[in-house]
Amino acid sequence: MTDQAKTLSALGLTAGGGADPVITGLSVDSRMVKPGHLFAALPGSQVHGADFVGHALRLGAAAILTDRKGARQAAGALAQSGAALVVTEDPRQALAGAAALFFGAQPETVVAVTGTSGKTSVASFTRQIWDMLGFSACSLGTMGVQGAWSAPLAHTTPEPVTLHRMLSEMAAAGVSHAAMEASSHGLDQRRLDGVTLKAAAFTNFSQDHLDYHADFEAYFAAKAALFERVLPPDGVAVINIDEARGVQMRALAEARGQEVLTVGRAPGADLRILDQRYDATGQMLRFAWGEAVHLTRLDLIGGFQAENVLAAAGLVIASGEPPDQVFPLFCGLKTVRGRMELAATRDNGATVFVDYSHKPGALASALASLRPHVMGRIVVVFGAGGDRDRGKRPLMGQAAAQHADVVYVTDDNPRSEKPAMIRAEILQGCPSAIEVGDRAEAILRAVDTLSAGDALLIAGKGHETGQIVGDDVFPFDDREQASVAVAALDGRMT
Ligand SMILES: CC(=O)N[C@H]1[C@@H](OP(=O)(O)OP(=O)(O)OC[C@H]2O[C@@H](n3ccc(=O)[nH]c3=O)[C@H](O)[C@@H]2O)O[C@H](CO)[C@@H](O)[C@@H]1O[C@H](C)C(=O)N[C@@H](C)C(=O)N[C@H](CCC(=O)O)C(=O)O
Repeated sequence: MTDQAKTLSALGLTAGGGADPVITGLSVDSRMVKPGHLFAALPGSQVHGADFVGHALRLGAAAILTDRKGARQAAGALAQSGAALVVTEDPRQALAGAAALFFGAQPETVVAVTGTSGKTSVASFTRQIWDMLGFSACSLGTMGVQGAWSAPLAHTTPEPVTLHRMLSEMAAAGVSHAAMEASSHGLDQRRLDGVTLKAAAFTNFSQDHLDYHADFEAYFAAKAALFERVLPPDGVAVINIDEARGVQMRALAEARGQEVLTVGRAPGADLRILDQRYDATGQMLRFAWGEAVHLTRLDLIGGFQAENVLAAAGLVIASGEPPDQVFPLFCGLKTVRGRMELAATRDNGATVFVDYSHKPGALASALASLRPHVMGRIVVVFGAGGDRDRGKRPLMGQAAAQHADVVYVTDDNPRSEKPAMIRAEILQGCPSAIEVGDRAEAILRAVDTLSAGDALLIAGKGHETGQIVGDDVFPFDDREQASVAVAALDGRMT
């Protein structure tokens, strides 16, 4: 038996016929199965994992976990095998529980955040505050695992086997605190069901992912599962109550018996935004905690970031930290890499930001969020990827024309398409834009136009560091290009 090997029953699973083999690992993909593994044959969107039971058995699977349909489908393959068969109504939930027991450890404090937008920022701010308080902390989500322990992630919310392996490795490395993004896909597929949460946050709710969820209600129900199913009744729910959906979520949390900490602009919120004053690189935030009023600096662009900061503070307070130690740390918070990130400042004070927005709505809101920070003009440089959704190109053009004062259309990962064709499609939405194919030159020219009080947004790549042309990936970092352009134009040494 390896260190981690456990019997099937120790994983909370009961096989037909009383079989109780030793399990040496867990797999949701037959191609990853090793001798002694439990293979979870899950119903998928394309196929049923039961189609691959024969494959898993040939690779040495000791047990199969599936639903009734899967068991019927795999009956032939299973007949001669001698492998244990666990049949359950919800194999995804059983897998989540088994993964938690198999890996057996997680950081002492784990919190999660859901909502249509803001998850990445809230998880990052929560991790940063813990970090400043001296804890060994991580965040998990779209940006991978970051902090005291790091690793790339293929999914925002990893499937349970990967998730619990990582949580146990973090715990072994001394990580005491972790903040996770809970995607609606992850919640719907019960990827988080085995995690013990101390607190969970809800940011906001708008239309998204209707390609996956049947309708708006199903999408909301997936998010609500964080409070209705994953967070235990003794956990703390941190809820932004500015929208009706937040009020609805608060009622669900209260019905579950959870303590609720509310945030937002709404009167009565426990952590309440009173006032924001914007400047070129951030904002002054006045907020109330009960009767006490606090004033703090945030080096963050966008009014919505104050909501994210308060949600993160709510999670940290819910994890047991004194509010008066948490609030003074707000001024040290940094934006997520490549999200409205200040990349350079010209000698005349004009600012250059880099943002990951690469869809019409995201580009529009990035530009709109910048507006209150800018006394002068907003200049934008952006493009659209090749071999991807063509319909968005003119819409991105329209968003830029509507929200920026000067628009440069350039290349952004043209892949196998002719870059000039992509630019032409974008230009349909912003006919008076300036077209400069070479992205570095577009950035240089845009930086050159900046006067005092202006701001430039370079949109599309964010934290990414490559330009994909054909099958080649050329190194390209918008942040670096911004610094180089500013240094060259202002005569600074690089
Ligand atoms: C739409 C979706 O969420 N799909 C997830 C689902 O896969 P599926 O239902 O499509 O799988 P399938 O292809 O029908 O196959 C069924 C089963 O057979 C297995 N299989 C398949 C082939 C094989 O040779 N052997 C084998 O065992 C598969 O591993 C799977 O378990 O179950 C799989 C195993 O749990 C997940 O890996 C997979 O995530 C896919 C890869 C995915 O891309 N998901 C995205 C949409 C996602 O989860 N995104 C959210 C973020 C969303 C956001 O906020 O933007 C995320 O948390 O990352």
